[in-house]
Amino acid sequence: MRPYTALTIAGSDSGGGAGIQADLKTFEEWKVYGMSVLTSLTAQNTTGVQDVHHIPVSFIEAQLDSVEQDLPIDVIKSGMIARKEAAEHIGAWIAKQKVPYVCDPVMVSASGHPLMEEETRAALSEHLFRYATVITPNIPEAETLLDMEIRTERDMQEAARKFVEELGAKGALVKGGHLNGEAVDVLYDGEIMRTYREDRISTENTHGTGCTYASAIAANLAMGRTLPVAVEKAKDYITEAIRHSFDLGSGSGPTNHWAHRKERVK
Ligand SMILES: Nc1ncnc2c1ncn2[C@@H]1O[C@H](COP(=O)(O)OP(=O)(O)OP(=O)(O)O)[C@@H](O)[C@H]1O
Ligand SMILES: Cc1ncc(CO)c(N)n1
Repeated sequence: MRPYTALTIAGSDSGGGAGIQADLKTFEEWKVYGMSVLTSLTAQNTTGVQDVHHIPVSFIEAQLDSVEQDLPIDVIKSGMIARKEAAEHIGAWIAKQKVPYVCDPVMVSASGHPLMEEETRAALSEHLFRYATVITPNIPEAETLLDMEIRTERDMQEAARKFVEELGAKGALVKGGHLNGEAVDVLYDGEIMRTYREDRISTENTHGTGCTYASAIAANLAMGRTLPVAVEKAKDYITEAIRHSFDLGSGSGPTNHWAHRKERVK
């Protein structure tokens, strides 16, 4: 018997709350075997990003080849891809893989540090979105990518539709963590518009929510669940992870990846 597997292509967060660390912790909670290809290393903690080192494209490719040549991949998830050349090469590699792909277009850390160079924005649309089963922008990312203002749920729906109809993604989940009121996300899969709604939890500890949510969606797709069901399960998971998030560090603390477990110990 082999386990379901997931590959994350993302950056490292030395503080352990976001990036590749959040992805692998999430895969583990869903009992999906996690693999990782690193794009950038960040010197980061709960207060911010202190330094960034980008991995050369040739070494990103070497990691992709190592995984591809030896291991089965049931789903791909991508996060921080800072540079245009990296986006081009990763896109060309993903095009050859015939598995679901979750693309989280990481642009800025929760602490406000840019994690993507400006010229990479167009490369994401051109080289990655078209292969994505779903892309998962938050509201500021959706506003930047589509050059539109998003203030209401109706705006979120319009944005999700544009990602699919104009930028070629198969599905788009626009996340409403940055709006006031309830925590509402909108999913458009090219046919049906769905809304996922939870009460907002009062906490500053939301470091890594986006990475964790996208990875939980990927883990559920790896198991063969449909996109709407994968998002429903992942939304429950991220809500519990935020509800029981950790007061670690002096900035925005990390989510609790094991909060969904019955025997939860904090
Ligand atoms: N305070 C909160 N209470 C409940 N749910 C929340 C809260 N903040 C965010 N969420 C939910 O968490 C998920 C991640 O959304 P968010 O918009 O925060 O992602 P993000 O901005 O990409 O995350 P990151 O901070 O890692 O960049 C969404 O389902 C969103 O609705
Ligand atoms: C490495 C990395 N990826 C993604 C995010 C977004 O939360 C972050 N803060 N750091």
